[in-house]
Amino acid sequence: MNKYEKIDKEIKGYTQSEQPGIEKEMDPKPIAEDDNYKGSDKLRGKVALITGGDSGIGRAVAICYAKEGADVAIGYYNEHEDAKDTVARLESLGVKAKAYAFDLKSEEQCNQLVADVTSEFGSLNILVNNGGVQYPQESLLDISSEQIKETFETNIFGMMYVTKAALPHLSKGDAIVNTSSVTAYRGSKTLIDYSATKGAITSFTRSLSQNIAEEGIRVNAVAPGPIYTPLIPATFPAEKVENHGQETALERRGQPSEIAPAYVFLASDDASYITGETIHINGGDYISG
Ligand SMILES: NC(=O)C1=CN([C@@H]2O[C@H](COP(=O)(O)OP(=O)(O)OC[C@H]3O[C@@H](n4cnc5c(N)ncnc54)[C@H](O)[C@@H]3O)[C@@H](O)[C@H]2O)C=CC1
Ligand SMILES: CC(=O)C(C)=O
Repeated sequence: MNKYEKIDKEIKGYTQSEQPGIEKEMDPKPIAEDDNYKGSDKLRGKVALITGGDSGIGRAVAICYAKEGADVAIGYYNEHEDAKDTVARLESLGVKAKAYAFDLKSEEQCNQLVADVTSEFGSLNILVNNGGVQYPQESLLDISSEQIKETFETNIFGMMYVTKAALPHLSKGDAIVNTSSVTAYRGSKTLIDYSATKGAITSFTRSLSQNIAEEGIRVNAVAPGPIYTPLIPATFPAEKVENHGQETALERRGQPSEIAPAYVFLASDDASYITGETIHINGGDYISG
């Protein structure tokens, strides 16, 4: 049994009371880092901004980027302890790192985030749009207009605000990576508004990639399947937390460390001829055509 199969069996049903969830309070903790992942300076000299970078998928991406030599700024909502832990790990890898609390729903705060990062780090080369929320509901009739607004404002409006603010700082060779979801492709019975925002993210990725291709800036997405992150116990009932991912072909959930290398690939020159594309990482839950 490998470490991913082992932790999958160890996860029992539990929940957290608030979203965003807290990684520090998860038991067991997600695998944020693969000790076998050795960087090779693929991102040396670059500055990356990762929204939702304090925990889950964003934390794993931040660690891989630091191992590849990038300086890393992370944006997050209010999980200050998780952000502190992530920054400490990034600094221990010898790169510059800083965390910024902000609200994706506020255009002003998204603008301020980018202004603060570029002023502190001096430049920006990689933008990872990864922050997001989900509020599962049994029926469309249970989805309030407030929820629709919250989900769309956080997941897609905020992504567009941050990207708009970042674009003037990006130039030839730079890259944007957006976090979509398998739910955009196969649908989700209980995540109707959420999966609609993830579909919008896919279309945003494709359209923006065409719009800024001439400037030499690539835009791609990663569409994760069921991954063990704070989002899961913070939003799903205990039984779903325990069984998350069992329906995939690999019959287990994924860990953040299994997702992060795709973000390295898409941000690096290894992907210099790839734009507008989505990498699907979902244990075989959905196979793209
Ligand atoms: N965990 C999973 O199974 C999957 C996750 N995803 C996506 O991955 C991305 C990262 O989520 P995870 O790592 O799973 O969970 P997470 O809870 O670690 O990350 C969510 C992040 O969003 C940030 N965030 C939430 N509301 C915000 C707001 N108003 N302003 C600023 N930041 C805000 C939080 O600070 C947090 O860092 C999300 O976009 C999620 O939709 C996609 C498919 C599957
Ligand atoms: C697949 C997906 O988006 C979740 C959160 O499970």
